[in-house]
Amino acid sequence: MATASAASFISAMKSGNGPAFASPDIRVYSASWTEADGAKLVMIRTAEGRFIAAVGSGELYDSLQGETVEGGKLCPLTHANRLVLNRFLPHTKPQAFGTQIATIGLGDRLGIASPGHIRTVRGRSVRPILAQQSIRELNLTGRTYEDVLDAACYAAFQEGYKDGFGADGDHLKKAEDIEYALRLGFTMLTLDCSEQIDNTVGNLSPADVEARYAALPADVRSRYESRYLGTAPQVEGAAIAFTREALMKDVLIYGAAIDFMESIYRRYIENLDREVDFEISIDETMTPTSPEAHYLVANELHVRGVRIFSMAPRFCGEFQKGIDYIGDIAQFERELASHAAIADHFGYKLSIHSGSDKFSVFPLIGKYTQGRFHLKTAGTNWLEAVRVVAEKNPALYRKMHQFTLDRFEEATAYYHVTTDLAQIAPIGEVSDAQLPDYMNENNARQLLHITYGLLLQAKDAGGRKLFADEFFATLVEQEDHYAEGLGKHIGKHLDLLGK
Ligand SMILES: O=C(O)[C@@H](O)[C@H](O)[C@H](O)C(=O)CO
Repeated sequence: MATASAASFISAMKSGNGPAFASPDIRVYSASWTEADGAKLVMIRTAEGRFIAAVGSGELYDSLQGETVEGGKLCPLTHANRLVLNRFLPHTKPQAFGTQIATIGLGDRLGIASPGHIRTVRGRSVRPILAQQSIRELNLTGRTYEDVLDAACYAAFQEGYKDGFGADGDHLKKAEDIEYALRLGFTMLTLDCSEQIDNTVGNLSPADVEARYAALPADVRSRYESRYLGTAPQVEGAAIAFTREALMKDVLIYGAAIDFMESIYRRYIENLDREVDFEISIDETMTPTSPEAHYLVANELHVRGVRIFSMAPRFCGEFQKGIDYIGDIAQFERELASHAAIADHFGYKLSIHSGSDKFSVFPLIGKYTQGRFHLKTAGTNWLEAVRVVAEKNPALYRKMHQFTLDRFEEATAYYHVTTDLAQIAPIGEVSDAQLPDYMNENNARQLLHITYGLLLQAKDAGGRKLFADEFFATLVEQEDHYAEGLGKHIGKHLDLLGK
């Protein structure tokens, strides 16, 4: 039931030329003001939540579903209404970007981060992939890809963002998940090949490698040997040289994954009637991707006519969740130079997964990719929401913190981290004012980072959400503070990347 203020607002809309009406209990997102197809639309927030206030006539107005108020409509942010906006307002639909502009994946596990992400990237030479979630994240948060896309599209409308945003079906391994994301209009697909990469090869003896390789069909072996053992690959800026031993290992490690990439491309991408940015992910595996292995995968895809938008190698060292790079930065730089040169040689972008918080290597990534990269973040945006709770609702934070300590081991099944719980200050010894400092300490960051699903889904014996309802209420109440926090944090990422 619309409030009296909402009714007054809609009345004022009918006579005014913009969201002039002010009311203490209505928030007006003025940037959303839109006049199209005979209708005037603007997003508002009342005590009942966010709505699109609509007046006027025409197919757009008639198609929006909502409560009739003072001759206008108060339309909830439903999936159906989002599809109506998509039909009439192109800037509310996701798009593909191709390989020439830097993009940043801004995974939003809560469905409320995109307005802050838009305010962060607006005016920068980078485009946001606002709708980015992996199937793992959907399973852990209980959300759907419809939810993820709805949240991103409504954020573009709310912020009046017209520079374009993307939608990435992230870490997809199964045909049905690829079909699901494509059916919904996702504009980027990240194919996760980790299950086709054979990590056991690295532990084989030379004799066993030889035997496994010799067991491959003769035409396969001769094809690889003629392509990679004859003359050294000529890639400007990349130091690549195959030995027979390295080639045999890489063929055994990546051969099935390359065939998998090609099969998915043939089945789902090659004949699509629209542009989709196809990303290859070989990062979530124990085997670091050498420059030679990267070249092998890239060249095989090239020879087979598989066109990709980006590739995510498993860099040397560790790209763990929510914390800075761990490893030998000099070695990382040497190999990054080759990885970036290989990507440039084949005309796609280097993708940096678990890209959150890798501040020590961002300048190198910006330098060697010449500003054409795809950086993927997600958990760090969740941690900025947790930071808001620590700052504004300490009692809730304390309950969440203790819950994550009790359930941490369970969460390590989903993410590789080297968190040392003993290093985390006991919550009972930390004052309310100091609680946000947990978000600046690596072990606490990873504790809260990977337990997001357990926290958001936790219920008491009566089936009531233990934390989620109060968590979201706090974030809604502090929406601008959250957006500012994202602006600072993701802004630091982009500044160091030169964007
Ligand atoms: O948590 C996930 O499953 C995703 O956010 C995944 O980690 C993503 O591909 C990524 O690298 C975010 O930094």
